[in-house]
Amino acid sequence: MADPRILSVLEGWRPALPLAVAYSGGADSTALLWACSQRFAGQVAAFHINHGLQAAATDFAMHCQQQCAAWGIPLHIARVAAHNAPGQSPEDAARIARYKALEQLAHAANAQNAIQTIVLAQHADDQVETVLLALSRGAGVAGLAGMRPAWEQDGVRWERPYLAGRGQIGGAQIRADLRALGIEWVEDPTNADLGLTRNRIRALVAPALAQAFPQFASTLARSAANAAQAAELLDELAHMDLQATGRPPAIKALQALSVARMGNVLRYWLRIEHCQTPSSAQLAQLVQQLQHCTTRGHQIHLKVGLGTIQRRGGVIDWYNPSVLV
Ligand SMILES: Nc1ncnc2c1ncn2[C@@H]1O[C@H](COP(=O)(O)OP(=O)(O)OP(=O)(O)O)[C@@H](O)[C@H]1O
Repeated sequence: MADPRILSVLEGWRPALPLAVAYSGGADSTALLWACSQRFAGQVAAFHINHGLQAAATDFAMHCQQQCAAWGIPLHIARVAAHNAPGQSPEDAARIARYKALEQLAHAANAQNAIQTIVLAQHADDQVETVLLALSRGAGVAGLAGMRPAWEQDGVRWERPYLAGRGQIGGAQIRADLRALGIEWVEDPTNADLGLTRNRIRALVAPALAQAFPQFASTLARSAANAAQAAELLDELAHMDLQATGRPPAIKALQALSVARMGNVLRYWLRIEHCQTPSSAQLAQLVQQLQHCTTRGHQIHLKVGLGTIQRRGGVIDWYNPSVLV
């Protein structure tokens, strides 16, 4: 019998081993865990994060324990308590906490068996949802680039082998393969909540687009790849401009830039130095204030991201008032 698609789509993928699959117990990561254990027997672990957010969280963890025991795959579980900051959604807070916890599990596991790669199970449908979600929020090119198929951070390599590149696989195919193989998974009850924008995109928007434009998933993936290249160029330009403005940026050097370049370098500086994402309105206001800052007495004091930007002599700086003593 031919290999199921959840396995054959990984043909030609050569991750650094051993690897750990970020395993929620849902259909996608169940498929990926099974496929990895088939391809890289004895070199695969599973990492599960218990968010404790919903009553079902303990059932998810127990299901993961039973499945991994049945497959003979070592499982590492971490608990996180994610609290969303003002202006941040609980889902975003949970995702950030999850990635941090996965990274910590990899570092902890490294002491014993040197996990080289963490793999995540997002696939072509998730990429479509991510790009549509970005559009619905008025994102710039960085958001429209969608999810990266691979990256490296703090000594850990991350990969999403089910994302387009080696071929497409989506949620329906994954579930069909699992059913055919008799493999069980847990359905996340929050996926049915149409109060969440991502779920409305999955249930209402993506099916309508697929009906009207049968090729839209692959053309949208192409647009995302184009946006990713454009975003890379903008970062390269911002990197050069930041060298000219200095850190924190000098007001005179910022004023020498065009409006678009000033916005670009400010957004980059806030992201890489302070992990902040300003809203479009905040950024527009900051650029405007900087353009009008021509006298010594001109004050700048603006809320940006989770903190404040203030003028200090010839430069502007960002700080978070809640962590000042
Ligand atoms: N609690 C968790 N523990 C470990 N990994 C997780 C957890 N939740 C999600 N992940 C990983 O992050 C990926 C993206 O999460 P998301 O919640 O967007 O996916 P999903 O579509 O619900 O996937 P799945 O069907 O595997 O749960 C998952 O495919 C999985 O690899």
